[in-house]
Amino acid sequence: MKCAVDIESRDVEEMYINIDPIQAGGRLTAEAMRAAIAYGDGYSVCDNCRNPPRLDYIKNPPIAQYHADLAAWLNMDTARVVPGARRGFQAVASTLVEKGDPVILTALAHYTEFMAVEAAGGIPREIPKDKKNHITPDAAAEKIEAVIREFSKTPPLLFVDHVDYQFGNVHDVAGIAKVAHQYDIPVLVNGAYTVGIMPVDGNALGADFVVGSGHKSMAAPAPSGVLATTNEHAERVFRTTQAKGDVTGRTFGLKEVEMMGCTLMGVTVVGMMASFPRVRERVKHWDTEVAHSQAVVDALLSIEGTKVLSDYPRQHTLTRIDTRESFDTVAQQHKKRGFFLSSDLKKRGITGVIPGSTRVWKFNTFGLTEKQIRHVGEAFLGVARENGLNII
Ligand SMILES: Cc1ncc(COP(=O)(O)O)c(C=O)c1O
Repeated sequence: MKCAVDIESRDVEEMYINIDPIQAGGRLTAEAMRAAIAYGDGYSVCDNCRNPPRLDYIKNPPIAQYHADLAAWLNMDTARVVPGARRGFQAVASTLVEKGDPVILTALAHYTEFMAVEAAGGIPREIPKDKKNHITPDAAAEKIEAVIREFSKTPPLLFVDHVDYQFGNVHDVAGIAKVAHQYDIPVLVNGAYTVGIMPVDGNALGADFVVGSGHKSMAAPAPSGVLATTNEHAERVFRTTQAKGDVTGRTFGLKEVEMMGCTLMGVTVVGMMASFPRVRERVKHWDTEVAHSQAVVDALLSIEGTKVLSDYPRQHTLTRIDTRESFDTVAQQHKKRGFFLSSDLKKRGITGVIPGSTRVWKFNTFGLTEKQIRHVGEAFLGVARENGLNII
């Protein structure tokens, strides 16, 4: 039975401290684990789907309330759960972008934003990053002007990542949104690395749309996410179907076109919901998370030759590090080559560093306890010492 799922081998959570850059905020809570078992059947949340027959109206389990809570929590007017942040991008782009329209995103945009633009027939144009790997309001203004000159029309949408996936830097979204709004360009804030791990106030950011990822940052099963918007845009993006069968005359009531009628069912939506109380609580402790991140970065920086490529001091738990002049010098001589680092870390109970990477790589300390943070810092130092690197 080649395709049997070996549950025992999925031991990452039990056995190791996981510092994988993309998994940290998505790890399930015990509540989500239990909910996933109870609601494993695909249509399990649909038992009480009555009138109107749509996911976001279901009262038991309290999916309707969850939608209202999500919108309030993000300080937006309305929200829908979606199958991943990318499907949120897609719903917005498919609504606002016409074929041939330029769409602004950034040099640090995630590839899924490009996919959403392309699917809608738009033409992506990137705001460049500055020397410090930031997207600035000035650069946004320059790019908007250039794009208007190039296309003789105003872009219908601008994407900006609240925190980017490459450096884990926090960008001046409010400043960028202010510029975009001067040109009447709606702004979609990609909160894949913020919604669910740090406080996000969509209104204060000037967001027209806030998109989050359940499996990346809301302790939820994949694929899940959230799309929140304002009253100004909700009617368009969450428009209901006008479709009619020409033979049968059937119509489809209140089903929302961009949501394909209904979005998350079963495990994904109840998993998100089950984790929500903890997620709502944990974002209040963001300062501690940042301090933890800083402690590990400082431990790494005390290994001679190591550089941090992300903002320093750290403002986020995702960090890009350059160890070409430290761990990689070991790798050149080591019999395991670049695999020595992940292998030595694993012996110390740490997983998530991509096997083979000793040059430029990323890690994420989100969700670790004080004790685990100390252990991770000491483990890096221990590996360095054992392999003859200097501690400064
Ligand atoms: C910055 C960023 N945006 C968007 C996405 C897409 O999120 P999702 O997998 O929820 O569609 C990811 C993750 O893959 C990401 O890192």
